[in-house]
Amino acid sequence: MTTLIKICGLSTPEAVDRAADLRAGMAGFIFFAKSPRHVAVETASILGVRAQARGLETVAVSVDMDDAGLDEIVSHVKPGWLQLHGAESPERVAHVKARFGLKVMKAFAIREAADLDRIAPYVGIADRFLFDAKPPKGSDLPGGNGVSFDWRLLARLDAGLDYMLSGGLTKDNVGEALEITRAPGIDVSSGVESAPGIKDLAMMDGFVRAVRDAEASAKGTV
Ligand SMILES: O=C(O)c1ccccc1N[C@@H]1O[C@H](COP(=O)(O)O)[C@@H](O)[C@H]1O
Repeated sequence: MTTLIKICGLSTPEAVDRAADLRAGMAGFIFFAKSPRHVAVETASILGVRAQARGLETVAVSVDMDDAGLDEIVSHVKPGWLQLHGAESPERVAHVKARFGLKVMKAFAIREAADLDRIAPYVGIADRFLFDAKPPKGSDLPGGNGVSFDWRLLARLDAGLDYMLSGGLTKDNVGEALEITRAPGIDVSSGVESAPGIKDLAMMDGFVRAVRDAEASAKGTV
């Protein structure tokens, strides 16, 4: 099976084009003012059209945003997905889905097994889950911190759960992450950056190659 790859925090046409050339699958745009990856809706709307024209699904990432903020993003950017990366309740996720008619990916911060217990009320509401590490102490960012969690914790997930693995993935560890989790999707941001918020095209190449190599080796074709 081909692993879905989301490259998140895109902010330039060059990075969008490279994600499309690499057939990543998903392009993520960050709407969180404190992030070095934050993009204005005007920029994201141009990049979003470009990404969709090249066959990428687009994801708007927000954190505990109200309806007015989401309205602005959805009307300008017209994303395929909304990624809710804050403490949104199941009721809030259901409301967002109904109001905007878009697919919703709900992010959860994982450090220990009990953190996975929190997903149960969202099953059947969120279209997809995203598992990220808890932010380190003192970080202003709920995601994009380049830190990983213990991937073995995901062994207790129900088979068939639609999710993406994220947090501190790089070309050097994504093969092991896939070997342990068999995650259907992989999400990367800081692991393909030369500096916070600056995507590096060669690092994007290396990351996608590492994912495809891991798939081939799981199939026994290398
Ligand atoms: O990347 C950010 O700045 C960000 C800000 C606010 C919410 C989510 C954010 N990023 C998400 O974090 C992971 C990627 O993390 P990493 O850098 O690869 O460790 C991904 O889900 C992004 O959507």
